[in-house]
Amino acid sequence: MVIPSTKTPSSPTTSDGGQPKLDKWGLPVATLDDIFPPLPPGTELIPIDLSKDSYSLSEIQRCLADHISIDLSRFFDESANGKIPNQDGSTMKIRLLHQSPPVLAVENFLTEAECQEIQSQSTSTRAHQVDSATFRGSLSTRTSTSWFCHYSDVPVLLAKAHHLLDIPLETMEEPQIVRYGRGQEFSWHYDEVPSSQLDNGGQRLATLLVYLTSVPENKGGGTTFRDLRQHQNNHSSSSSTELVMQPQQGSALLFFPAFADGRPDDRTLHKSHVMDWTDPKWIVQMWVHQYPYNPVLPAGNTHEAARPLMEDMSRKLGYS
Ligand SMILES: O=C(O)CCC(=O)C(=O)O
Ligand SMILES: [Fe+2]
Repeated sequence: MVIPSTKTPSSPTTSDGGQPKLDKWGLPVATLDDIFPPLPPGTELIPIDLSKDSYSLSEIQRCLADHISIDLSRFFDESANGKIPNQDGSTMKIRLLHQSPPVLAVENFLTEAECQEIQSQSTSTRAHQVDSATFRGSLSTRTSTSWFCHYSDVPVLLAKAHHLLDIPLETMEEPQIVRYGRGQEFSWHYDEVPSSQLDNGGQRLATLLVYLTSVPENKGGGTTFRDLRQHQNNHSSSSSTELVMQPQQGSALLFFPAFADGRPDDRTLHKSHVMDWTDPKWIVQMWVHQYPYNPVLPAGNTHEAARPLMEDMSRKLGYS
């Protein structure tokens, strides 16, 4: 499959084909289409098949082939249900949200107690708070608050990420907790690392985002993919909209900002919708890199300090 990169500079025009807007020096102002160009015609985009109730594990596994080589059957049965129950008796379930590029949801990835425990790390003096950080600060707007955590403070996240993805601890980026209050958002962006920063761990291959709280439908806060579609079947008609994952406490969203060889996959342009709800949206995120990654924040954060805690947690959860 050939997915051409779409990031070729173009001359700024309005998306409706009208005259470009000019800045105070009379120069054209870049538009969203210039910064995040539309995908070239013919780009492969395969939504899920509405006529199917669910996808089997083998089918899900096939969709992942260009991105990550994992054997999901270690811990999931052919119906994509987790083989090992969570501590509260619930079981994980993998649901395919989009075939190509693959986007997956894992229901019951964390229990309510695990979500609360991770969220509480934001109040720890060990976490490093950053307001509105983004790799592409000038292009995207982020109005949330993030906390970079010591790996050793979130062993359950590490154990479960390892359980699901079977990736080395060293390739995991610092776990980041994010809080969005009412009116806050993270506008369109790619999760890929800019080429100037690839010397630390190479490209980000996978985004694992776990919702620590729920946000009701139609109250914003959903993670939305510009170019991916989801279909709705109402009684007589069917329609399609942008693919949105509405935050559901304990559910994980898994997608792939780059192919296994490190080439960015521009089809995964996404955003966090503006929040229109009184209770904040909380998530925890972790990115998987191509190569071992050296943590930057908080000072003194190491994978090694977390390894025995992750292994203990894996035993406690019945994974090893
Ligand atoms: O909060 C979300 O739903 C998305 C967050 C995100 O895309 C990011 O932090 O890179
Ligand atoms: Fe993102």
